[in-house]
Parts: sequence; structure tokens; C-alpha cells
Amino acid sequence: MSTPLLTAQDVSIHYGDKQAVRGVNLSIERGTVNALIGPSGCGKTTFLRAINRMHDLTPGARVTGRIVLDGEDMYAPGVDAVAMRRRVGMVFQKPNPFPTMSVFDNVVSGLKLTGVRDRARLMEVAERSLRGAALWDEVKDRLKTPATGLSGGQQQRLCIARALAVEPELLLMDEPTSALDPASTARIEDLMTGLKKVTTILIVTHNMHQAARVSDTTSFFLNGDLVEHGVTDQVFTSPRDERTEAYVTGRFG
Ligand SMILES: Nc1ncnc2c1ncn2[C@@H]1O[C@H](COP(=O)(O)OP(=O)(O)OP(=O)(O)O)[C@@H](O)[C@H]1O
Repeated sequence: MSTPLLTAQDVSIHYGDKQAVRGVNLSIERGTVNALIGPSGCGKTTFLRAINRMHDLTPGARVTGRIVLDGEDMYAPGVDAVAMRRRVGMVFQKPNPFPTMSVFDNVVSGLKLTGVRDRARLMEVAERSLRGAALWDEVKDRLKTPATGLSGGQQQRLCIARALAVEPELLLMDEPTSALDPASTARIEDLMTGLKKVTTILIVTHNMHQAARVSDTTSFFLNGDLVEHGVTDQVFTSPRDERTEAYVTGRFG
């Protein structure tokens, strides 16, 4: 087996005195979709945010243990958090395009921050990213119009395109379809399978059917513990832990 893209080793996360994640060990293989499931408040989002060092920005939050991305310890002394964040894309629950920017400017905003100015190059990346996010055909004639004119589902795919434009090694998605209607949700679920060719996905979802549909592996969190991690089929059809079974069969949650 190849070396995992991401390895979490004994990762614990505190907010002040409160421990939100306890000693998590987890490996993620390249080119896969991985779901984090579990009841509200069990630490899924807290764990996800540690993977692009977002807790650095939360007063009182503390991450211990090791998170290794492609061989590099993300929290080692001297590691540049901004450079690290660039390698890990993030898509949030609610679409958050930059409201004052056009569709095109949204997609290339990250690239411009890295100093790319060449119009032809920006256009090429915008088209590739929008195609990657299955949005190109819908917006190719309105690239210069405000991103806020798009529907909610289109805005979320625009946010995915914006993340893809900087070619992230890993794409984190925090309940990316929870604010969308069923048709937009289905489009984004279809999209994820194609995205495995260009990146690796870690998705938090409340929707167990979604996890079962889109992911290769599933991790079940409960009260800050990673109770079970395995191939999605196994976790849903023959879970090893009785707490996982109770959750996936809908007995609590
Ligand atoms: N900024 C914060 N400060 C203090 N406590 C926090 C903070 N963010 C989250 N928590 C707490 O940490 C625990 C884990 O929360 P987290 O949001 O990671 O859970 P979750 O599994 O993602 O829940 P949900 O599915 O509802 O989003 C909860 O008890 C929550 O109240």
C-alpha cells in the first residue's frame, strides 16, 4: 500500500479546559473520499479544522499530537501555517463566495494571491477549475458577473472551483450540502467521485445516506472519540463496535 496522504497520530483538541477530540489516530489514502459522521457536538468539525490549522485562529484552542500531510508534520515548529493552509482546501456549510467579486475573480483569487497575473494563465486555470466543479457550462457566458447572482448550489460549486484552482492536495468539506436543495446536493455528490482524480476529500456530513453514497471510508465519532474507521460498506453493513451499529441503524443521533 502507498504511504497515506494524511496521518493523524494521537490528535487531541481542547477549547480551554474542555476536550473536544481525544487521541484520534487516522490515515487517509490518496484519491479517496472519506466521511466523518457522528451526532452533533461529537468533534467532527473540530477535527476537520485542525487539518488546515484553523484552530491557530481560535483563542484558547489547542491541538496536540501529530498531523502529517504527505510526510510533513503540519504543526512542527517553523512550519508556515499559511503555506500549509494553501495545500489544504476548505469548503464550508454555507456557500461563501467573495460577494464583491465576479465569478471569474472568485475562482482565481487564491492564484492571484500567490502572484500569478498572466491573463491567459488565469483564464486557463479558471476554466479547468470550473469544469472540475461541474459549473463551466452554466457560467462560461457570465464570468464577469457578480458571484452573488448565482443560485445557492452554483455558489457552492463556485467555492469548490475556487478551492480547486490552487490544486490542493486535500479538500476538506464541512457539511457542504446541508444548505442546498436535493438537486444541488445530488450534483455535488456526483462531483465528488470525479474529484478523486485530482485531489483527496475529507467530508463531514450529518447525512448517513450521503456518507454511504459518496465515501470510500467512514469514520464514526462519538463524544470526541473516533470509535470506528473503516471501508464505508463495512462500517454501514457490519460495524465492529456496537455504538457504531446503534448510530448507523438510526437508534440515536
Ligand atoms: N470555538 C469553540 N469554543 C468552545 N467550544 C467549542 C468551540 N467549537 C466547538 N466547541 C465544542 O466542541 C465540541 C465539538 O464540537 P464540533 O463542532 O466539533 O462538533 P460536530 O461533531 O462538528 O457537531 P455538529 O455536527 O453539530 O457540527 C462541542 O461540545 C462544541 O460545543
